[in-house]
This record gives sequence, C-alpha cells and structure tokens, in this order.
Amino acid sequence: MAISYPIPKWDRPAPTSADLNWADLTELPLDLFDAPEGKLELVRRVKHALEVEDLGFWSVTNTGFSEEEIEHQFAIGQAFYNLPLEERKSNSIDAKNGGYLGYRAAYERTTNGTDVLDNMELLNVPKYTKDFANTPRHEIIKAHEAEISDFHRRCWYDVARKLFILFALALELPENYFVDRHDYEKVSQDHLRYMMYHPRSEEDDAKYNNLWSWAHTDYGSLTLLFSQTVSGLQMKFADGTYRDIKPKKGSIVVNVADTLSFMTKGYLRSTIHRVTRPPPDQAHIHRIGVLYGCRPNDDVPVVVAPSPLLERLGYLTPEDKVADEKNAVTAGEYVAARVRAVHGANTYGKAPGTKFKHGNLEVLENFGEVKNGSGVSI
Ligand SMILES: O=C(O)CCC(=O)C(=O)O
Ligand SMILES: [Fe+2]
Repeated sequence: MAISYPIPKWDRPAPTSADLNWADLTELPLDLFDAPEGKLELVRRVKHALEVEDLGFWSVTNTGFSEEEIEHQFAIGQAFYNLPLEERKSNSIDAKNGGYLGYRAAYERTTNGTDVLDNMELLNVPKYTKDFANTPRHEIIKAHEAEISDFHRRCWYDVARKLFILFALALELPENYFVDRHDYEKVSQDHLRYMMYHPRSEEDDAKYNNLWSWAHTDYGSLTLLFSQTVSGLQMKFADGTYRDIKPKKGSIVVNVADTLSFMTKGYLRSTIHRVTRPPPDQAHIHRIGVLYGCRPNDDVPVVVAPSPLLERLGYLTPEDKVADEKNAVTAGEYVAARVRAVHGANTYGKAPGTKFKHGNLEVLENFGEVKNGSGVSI
C-alpha cells in the first residue's frame, strides 16, 4: 500500500530584529513583462543593477506564484527534513562523477582547516521531462508530484525564461538567444532545491568565522532563491562590503551564475555571496531554503555571445568574435567539473584564492579574503 505523506503547514519564522547592513536590490516586477513599455522598463532595471550598482542580483516580484504556493514549497521542504535520516538518505548525488541531482546529507565533511562539520543538507529535484522520467525520486516527492512538477516548470517558464529574454534584450541579442540555450524540454542539470542548514554551536561557528557557506559564485546560469526570513545570506558589493539580503514575502532573489557570466564576458555578473550564522535571535532555527538552479542545456558550448552591446563597450577580443563552438567546453562539462571539485572532495572547503579551471574557463572557488596569520581561511 502506498504511504501517504501529509504536508503540515510551515510557519514562516519571525524576521530578525537585528539592525543588519541591509542590501537594497533593484526590483523587477515581472507583471510588467507583457506590456511593451513595461518590458523596456524591466530591461532598464536589469541594466541599472549591472552597470550602475555593479551587481548581478535582483529582487523579482509579481511572478504569479501565490504566497500559499510558495509556503507550500517550504512546507514540503520541512516535511522532507522531518523524515528519518535513513529515508532521506536514498538517491544520493554522485558528486565524485560530477552529479548534483538528488540528496546530500549534512555532517559528512569537515570545513576547510577546522574540525567543524558541514551543516548543510540538500535535495536537488531534477526537471519533469522525458529524459528524467526514470530518475529515482524520494517517495514523498513522488507523492506530491502534481504540485512539485507544476512549481518546477513555472520556475523556469514564468520566471527564468522571462529573465533570459530581458538579458538578451539588454545585450541587444535575438530575444530567444538565452531561452534557446536553456530549453526546459532538453537535458540540463536544472533543479528545484529544498535545503536545510542545521544550527551549529556558537563555539563551532566561531572556528569558521561564522560562515555556513563560504564566499562563492554559483555554477550554472541563474539562481532563483525564494525569499525567506532567516537572515544569513549576504552579497558582496563593489566596494568590498557584504550586505544582508532583506526578506520580502513572495519575492525571489535572483542572481547570475558562472556560465552566463562566461557567455557575456562578465557583463552579466556572477555575483559573490555567502551564508553566515544568522543573527542571535535566529541562530537556533533550522534554516529551510527553496531555490531553483538554472543551468544551460548540457550540450551548450560556453562561448561568448555575439552581443552588439558588448562589442560597443569593448568587451570582445578578436577570438571572442570567432567563437569555436565545436571545441568549446560545454555547460554540462563545466558544471560537472565544478561539482566534482567542490562537492566530490571529503572536506568542504578550499583556501581563499583557490582557482578552479576547466579548459579556458576559470573562476575562484573561494572568494574569501586571505587573512595573514589568522590561521583560519574563510
Ligand atoms: O541559503 C541561501 O540563502 C543561499 C544558498 C546558496 O548560496 C547556494 O546554495 O548556492
Ligand atoms: Fe550560492
């Protein structure tokens, strides 16, 4: 007999009363997308963040997801993390071979240079397309397939797709330039993620400079992070300071990741961010997150887009203009290599300044500052 998996209501934790150094993100109200002048306004806002604020982060609102639908996703995450560990542990990611779809447990790796254990647990749910029809999924995910698959597809269709179009317009490329390279129906490592950070003792957190996730950029093309009230997520501004992302009910914090940055010579910024121990009034909370990670289709060559804007701005070298698609690293290869390097290792953590290189593509793994003599790498 099939087991039923009830989804008890999720109570959104109260926001912190701490006076943090809040980031002000440019807002993209996506209901403007369907009117011609609205779309242009959104393109203007996309460019404002990139060119004036020097950031690849936006706060996306009016996406069509109701508050109830979003809270239901957090509730699914909560129900999953309330299952016995033995049940959660099936369908593990195969990080040693570059796989990132499935489950990864917490407390299995030490963090760089310390005896503190990694406190983050995740479940990456693949797309609901024919290519993933036989991919094993947890029973609770199968039991709620109708609403999860609908949410999954709408993250791509109603949010990511529109942003890809705005990016193409900003870069003066054909409107579908990025959409065609991220087709939902084709194979890619896109995933809907339910994640959980387990609180750590003050003493352990202090050993790792209060970091739950070191300063990094994301691997794929775009990350859609459903706003939550437990603080800790910080992004790095051009002046070198980190500021806290402000919770905003119903909004999605979106950031550009590495492959889109490579395709646009850094015009679309893969913005550095990190997760810190939450402020004292929230540090005891099990921090549940829901995000959608977009990657280009696996077979997409990571080459520079022929953008008239980039040409005018002087971003393009002569080699960029004769993109060798046949010999280029593909997005699937890049993401798998990054996953292998970061998550295939037995410790979570590389020293700040450690470079990751795959073919011609290079990025820092850890953007933390190297503190001379502190003995701890952040
Ligand atoms: O948990 C968060 O708020 C951010 C997570 C994140 O940066 C990531 O998983 O790449
Ligand atoms: Fe991230």
